[in-house]
Amino acid sequence: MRTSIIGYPRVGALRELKFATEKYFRAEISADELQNTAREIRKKQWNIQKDSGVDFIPSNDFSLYDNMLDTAVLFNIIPERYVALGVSASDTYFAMARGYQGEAGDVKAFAMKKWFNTNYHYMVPEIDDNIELKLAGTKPFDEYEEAKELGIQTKPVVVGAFTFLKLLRYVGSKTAEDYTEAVIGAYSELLARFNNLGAEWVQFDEPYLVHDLSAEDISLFEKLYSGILSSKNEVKILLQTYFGDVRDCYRNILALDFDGVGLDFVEGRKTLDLVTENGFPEGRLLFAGVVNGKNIWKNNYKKTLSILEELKKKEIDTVIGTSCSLLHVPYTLKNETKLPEKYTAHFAFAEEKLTELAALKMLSECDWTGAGVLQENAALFVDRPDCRDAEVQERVAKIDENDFVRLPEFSTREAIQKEWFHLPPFPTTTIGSFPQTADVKANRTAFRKGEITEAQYIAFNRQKIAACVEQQEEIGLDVLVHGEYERNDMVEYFGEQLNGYLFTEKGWVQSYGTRCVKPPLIWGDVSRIKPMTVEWSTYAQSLTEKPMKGMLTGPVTILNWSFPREDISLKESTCQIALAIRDEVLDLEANGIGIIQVDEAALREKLPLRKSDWYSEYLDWAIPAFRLVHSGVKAETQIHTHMCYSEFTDIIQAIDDMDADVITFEASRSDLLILDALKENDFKTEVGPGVYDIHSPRVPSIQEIKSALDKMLKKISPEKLWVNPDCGLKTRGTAETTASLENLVAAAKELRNENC
Ligand SMILES: CN1c2c(nc(N)[nH]c2=O)NC[C@@H]1CNc1ccc(C(=O)N[C@@H](CCC(=O)N[C@@H](CCC(=O)N[C@@H](CCC(=O)O)C(=O)O)C(=O)O)C(=O)O)cc1
Ligand SMILES: N[C@@H](CCS)C(=O)O
Ligand SMILES: [Zn+2]
Repeated sequence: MRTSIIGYPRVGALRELKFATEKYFRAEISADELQNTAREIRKKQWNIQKDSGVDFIPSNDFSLYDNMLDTAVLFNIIPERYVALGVSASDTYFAMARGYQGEAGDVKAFAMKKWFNTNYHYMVPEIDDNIELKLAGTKPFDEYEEAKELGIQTKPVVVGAFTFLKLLRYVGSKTAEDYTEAVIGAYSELLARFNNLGAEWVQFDEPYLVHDLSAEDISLFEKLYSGILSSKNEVKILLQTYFGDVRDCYRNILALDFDGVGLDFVEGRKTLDLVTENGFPEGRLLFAGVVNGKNIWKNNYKKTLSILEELKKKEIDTVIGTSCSLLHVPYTLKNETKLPEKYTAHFAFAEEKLTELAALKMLSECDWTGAGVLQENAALFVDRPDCRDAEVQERVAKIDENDFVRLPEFSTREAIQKEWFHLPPFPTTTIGSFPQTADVKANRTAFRKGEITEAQYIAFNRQKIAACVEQQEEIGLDVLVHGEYERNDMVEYFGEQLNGYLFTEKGWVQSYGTRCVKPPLIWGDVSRIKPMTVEWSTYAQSLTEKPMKGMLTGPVTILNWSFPREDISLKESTCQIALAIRDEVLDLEANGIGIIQVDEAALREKLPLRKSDWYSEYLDWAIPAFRLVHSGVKAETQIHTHMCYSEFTDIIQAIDDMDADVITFEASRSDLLILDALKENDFKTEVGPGVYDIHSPRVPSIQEIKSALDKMLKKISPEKLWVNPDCGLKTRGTAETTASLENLVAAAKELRNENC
């Protein structure tokens, strides 16, 4: 059996690409210098894969910002507003990614969305009627040749035609159907070019196929690939799926002339059944995704080999692979100097997964049952040290139905809180974090390295908090925040303070563009050691008469942005985390914090891709977990929650059932579509749809914000509307933050003058 990788991480093991790109943004290096760094990263990781013996090594999995954006540029999807800037090709590319505000003009970025059920975000390309969809770029060919010059034959990876068309945003009158011929033409030309270059395989990524598909979807898929495959040359085509199984279209896939089909045996609950019950055609390769590309636990060889055995029995020509791109896991354990062996022995990051593929390949070729490497691996799954805590398990077992219900019910609380807080109409607030400027990060780094004392570390953060409170008062915001200066990340920060967690030094995973996160690892049962945020929040509250929001991350988000355990259910882990956060909520309340925001930024992210699983597999425990966190507070205490993405139109009732008092969410990049759903569903929770996009350095004008608010008022009753940015301000600079918030407050005042 041979081995294959779907895609590799790309920011660099030490985030070299991130640092180079940000230097380019600051005009500290040229486009050529940025490309040099990119080339070095590609070279290094192609060689790592080659040296590990991977048979199918991907190319064009690399990106300076995002693969969907690359695919848009490849196919000439560059809206006129970006072309009109008249800037260089790379600045046009980054204008689409981040927006542009400067001498050449002022344009917003493409929307950004979660890549299926991951914490990676892709750019949503916009196509309008004037755009001619055609093969226009050369990136996949250039990178293929670059690898070839290094002596490495790669398998170029391109977002597949179906997934690409499904994820585009159509802003003109045309729909996906109208582009089928053009897409077939463009992909056929792409294949012809690869054929001429000597490529043996091309991988088309089609994760969209793991959704529930309609008859129209399937017919679009068939139409696209009948067309593309009809122009096939010698280059072989791999249809690669991931993030689930393809139960709605397995037979349709097999009926088409693909040379290889990639299926996910980790997240695809029905994959094995689909293959064993329906068979797999002779003469084609099955790329079996058996090594988890999303989590960091070592592969259980015995389990995997038994799947491979079943495929062998059916005489299926199998390639052993990862379940999805390794983009979602850190680079390597080699850079972890602090984690003891007793823990690391259980983990495999991207590079270690290459070793796993090699071991599985070796084992699958021999009588594996007696192999030493197998015994060693099996021992890891017998028991793990330090992971069980009887007290935590007992507390979880004692939770009863009443613990999920907050009383009095919403409308009574709403009236009590209006009386209690006396906030003006359309209250203004922010989402929590203020700019994580270089001095803030340097303070944290110095403390971590032992260069300053704890007292110095705290004193610095207190100064920042005081300045932040003063700034918010000057700007005239109504509900203040302390700025989150003490947090490296909204999840890692809590992970570091909870029993049951481990963390890495360099376990970076790309979240979007140049932004990375370092997901903590849930090793064992989780509990709170001591209050985690109370001192920061009470200090901030002591500086102002205005309400200071306590700021916590919710249990579902903590779970979703950590690497979860696989030995207990996600539900059980979440319950443990919920109890820890509940304790923190009650401590904040007891210490005079009257408004507490519990961020559930990632709640939508792990909603199962198939509708039939939404409640049974997820919402039935995720929503109660949030309720468990806040059900113990008094009527006067106002509970806020925040979600980064507004794609919850379809689960709007579940969101309302979280029973928060106020929810703030991203809306500005998605044309406020969510507003209709709020109105139609008679959403009870007070809402603050974000009035400007914080992912871009643009400063929104008062008029722009006011017009967003006017639109909101058409759908949301005035007594329920809050005014706030999209998300936290940690990635922004100080000057643009002040200017944007001043405009936000000015727009809210105009709204009050006109409506009250
Ligand atoms: C809200 N979002 C979040 C998501 N997931 C999370 N886990 N957290 C989130 O907040 N998903 C959806 C969105 C994604 N949005 C973002 C936004 C911004 C970032 C981001 O800015 N990430 C930072 C890294 C943040 C961090 O952990 N910083 C640490 C470490 C700082 C550092 O780089 N230290 C250096 C040493 C420096 C020195 O001076 O010596 C090092 O460790 O090498 C900290 O501040 O302490 C980023 O830079 O990408 C992410 C997601
Ligand atoms: N409170 C967090 C939420 C981000 S989703 C912040 O402001 O950064
Ligand atoms: Zn957010």
